[in-house]
Amino acid sequence: MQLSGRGVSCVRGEREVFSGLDFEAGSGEAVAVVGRNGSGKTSLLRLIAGLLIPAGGTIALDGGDAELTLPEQCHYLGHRDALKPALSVAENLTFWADFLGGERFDTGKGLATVGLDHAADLPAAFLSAGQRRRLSLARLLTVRRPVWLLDEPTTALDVAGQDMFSGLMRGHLARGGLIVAATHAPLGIDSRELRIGGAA
Ligand SMILES: Nc1ncnc2c1ncn2[C@@H]1O[C@H](COP(=O)(O)OP(=O)(O)OP(=O)(O)O)[C@@H](O)[C@H]1O
Repeated sequence: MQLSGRGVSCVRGEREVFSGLDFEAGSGEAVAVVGRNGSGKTSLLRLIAGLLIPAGGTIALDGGDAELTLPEQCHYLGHRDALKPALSVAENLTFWADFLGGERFDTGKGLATVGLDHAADLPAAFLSAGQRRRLSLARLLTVRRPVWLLDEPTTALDVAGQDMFSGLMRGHLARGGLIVAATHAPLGIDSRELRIGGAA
C-alpha cells in the first residue's frame, strides 16, 4: 500500500498555503508533517482525508481496498476531540463505530487499551483533556482503517499515555498500516519528516 501526493497545492480563503508538494508514505511507515504555525499541516491532513479539495495535483492510495475511496480508508483525528458531551464515554465510541461503519472491534477492549474502561458510563463532558484525547484514540482501535491521519495526536497525553499511544502506532504499522501525523512534538516512534513551508 502506498499513499502518494504529486504536485499538491492548497488554497484557503483565496490565499495559497502551499504548492507543488510531493509526498509518499508506504505500508508500515509513519510520516511526521512539520512546519511553522499556519504552514498548512492540518490542511494537508484534511486534503488527504477528502475534507478539502486540492487546488492542484493529485493524492492517491495504491494497493488499498479497490472498493473503497481514500477517505473511506482513513481515520482522521483532528486536534479538537470530536466528542458529544452529553453522551457517555462508551456511547461516544459506539456513535463513532456506527458512523464510520465497516468491521467493528470490541469497544470495551478499546476503552481498556486507552485506560478508560473505568469511565465507560461517565458523560464525556466530565473528562479531562487527556482523557478526551484517549477516548478519541480509542476510535482508531474500534474501527480498523489502514491510513491514520493524526493532528497533534499527543496533545494533553501524560507520559504513560504517550507510551500507550506509541505502542498503538507501532502495532498499526506492524499490521501494514500507515500514519501521517502533523506534529510540533516528537511522535515517539521512528518516522520520516515531511517539512512544509520554511523552517519552523
Ligand atoms: N477555513 C479557513 N479559511 C481561510 N483560511 C484558513 C481556513 N483554515 C485555515 N486557514 C489558513 O490556512 C493556513 C494553514 O492553516 P493550517 O491549520 O493548515 O496550518 P497548520 O500548519 O496546521 O498550523 P498550526 O501549526 O498552527 O496548527 C493558515 O494561514 C490559516 O489561517
